[in-house]
Amino acid sequence: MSHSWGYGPSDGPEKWCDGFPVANGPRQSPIDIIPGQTSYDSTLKPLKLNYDPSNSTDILNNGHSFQVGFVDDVDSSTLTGGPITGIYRLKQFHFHWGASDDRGSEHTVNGIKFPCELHLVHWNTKYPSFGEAASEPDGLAVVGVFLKIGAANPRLQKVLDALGAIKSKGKQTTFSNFDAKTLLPCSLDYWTYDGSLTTPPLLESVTWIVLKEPISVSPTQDNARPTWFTTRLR
Ligand SMILES: NS(=O)(=O)NCC1=CS(=O)(=O)c2ccccc21
Ligand SMILES: [Zn+2]
Repeated sequence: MSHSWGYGPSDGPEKWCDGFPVANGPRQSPIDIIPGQTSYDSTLKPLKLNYDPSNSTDILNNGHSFQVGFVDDVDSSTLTGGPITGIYRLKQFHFHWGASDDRGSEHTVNGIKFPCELHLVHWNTKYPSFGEAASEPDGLAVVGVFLKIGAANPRLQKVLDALGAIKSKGKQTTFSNFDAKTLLPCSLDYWTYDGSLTTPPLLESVTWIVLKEPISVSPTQDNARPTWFTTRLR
């Protein structure tokens, strides 16, 4: 039986445990990152993100957000280094937007919400597929990037310009030759912890890698966020 979920009073995060008991598990995401309580781990390596722009395929309205998909049958768009071992392949990226620019991000820093958070989802190639990796404790690695209100972001604009073609759930359109690296900040310094998907099925299979430096989105661009997808009411 498929459990519908959303962000409203009857199907929102407080209700997800009804259909997804793992919501009460030991490594649920998102969390509040308190930099003063983090510890430096000298054994951690720098992040290596090597993305091939020709791997981007489409942009899809999945009903809860929109996601840009990538070819993931070869090791051409990968995440290595950082807290992970082995090679993880980029599967998709998506955003979490709020109903206003004072909220929207999943993770918070010292209790502060950002207007938006980008997630780049990668899966561990020690497993045969994304689907199988998603249920393994070391199966996924998601790079989180905060968006803060500031200068207009022309690289982000390329994504926003595509949203007009996918206004209803299930709609998708071609989105080729997009370089996901252009959405990353200058610094790849990060916080990392073992957590879960932040949306159902809330699988506890994610190594979270949250970048410390946000990227910018202008007020106009933030207001261009699509009202058609479920927005965080938090
Ligand atoms: N915000 S999040 O990245 O932790 N969860 C969204 C998500 C990323 S995904 O493609 O792994 C996936 C598969 C099935 C259900 C949700 C998801
Ligand atoms: Zn996400």
